[in-house]
Amino acid sequence: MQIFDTGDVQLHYRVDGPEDGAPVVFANSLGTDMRLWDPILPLLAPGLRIIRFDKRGHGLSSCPPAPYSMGSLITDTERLLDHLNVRNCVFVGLSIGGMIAQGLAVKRLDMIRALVLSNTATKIGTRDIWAERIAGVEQHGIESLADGIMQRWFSDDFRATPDLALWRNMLTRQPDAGYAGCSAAISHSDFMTPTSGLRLPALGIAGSEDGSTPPDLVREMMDLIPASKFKLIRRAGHLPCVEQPQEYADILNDFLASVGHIPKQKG
Ligand SMILES: O=C(O)CC1=CCC(=O)O1
Repeated sequence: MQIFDTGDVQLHYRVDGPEDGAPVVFANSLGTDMRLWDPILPLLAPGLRIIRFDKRGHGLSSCPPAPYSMGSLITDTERLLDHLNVRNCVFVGLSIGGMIAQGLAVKRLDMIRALVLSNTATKIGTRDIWAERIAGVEQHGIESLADGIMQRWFSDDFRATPDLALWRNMLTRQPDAGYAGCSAAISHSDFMTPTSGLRLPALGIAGSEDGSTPPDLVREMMDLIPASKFKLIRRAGHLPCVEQPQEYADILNDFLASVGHIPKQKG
């Protein structure tokens, strides 16, 4: 566990793996912290330099008052990766993390060799949806939104398991201001035009039961990037790295091999 002061916020981050390993950066979703990636990390190819962080207002990072702009979330990430001398990484972003990924790739292509855009879109939701969520969290707290969020995050089958409590607790322990702040950033973001200019290897991942960024929305975004790939994970909602970790990791390992980040997989 380490902390980096960007000048605006203190970001909690963690680096695993050898310092000279091929860098893979993970950016997680609204209402989750970096532990989102715990289920898949042991299943990834060995030797990678894995970088994770809690965006502002989440996890152990500091929590400035809401609202936040998408630009500030992108700049936070850029400063952290500059601090860690990251170049040519594969950047894996899920949901709002995927929006940060799109923005960072437009701004700093030198940092990013390839993109994985998981359960995300060029635009997520509408201004009205986000205004309602921000009002809900500001007036009644994140707990008041939690049941609806669990329905979008997870399939019916997963919601019937005891593990649901872990992820619900993760959500409800995020600061209200952090949730509202990032919701405002999403509300004002539309990456349609910048993302259509991206030219780099890219993979889209969708969950068949995703109530927030359904597969067609993810596919639509990937169609903007020539020669991109798309994978659909069945029996999973918005967080397929939690529900189907082996399949998610297999897809990532194949993609890492296809861009030369790890040796080609056998078989
Ligand atoms: O709808 C949700 O709660 C899921 C979500 C939307 C943006 C994000 O990062 O997560």
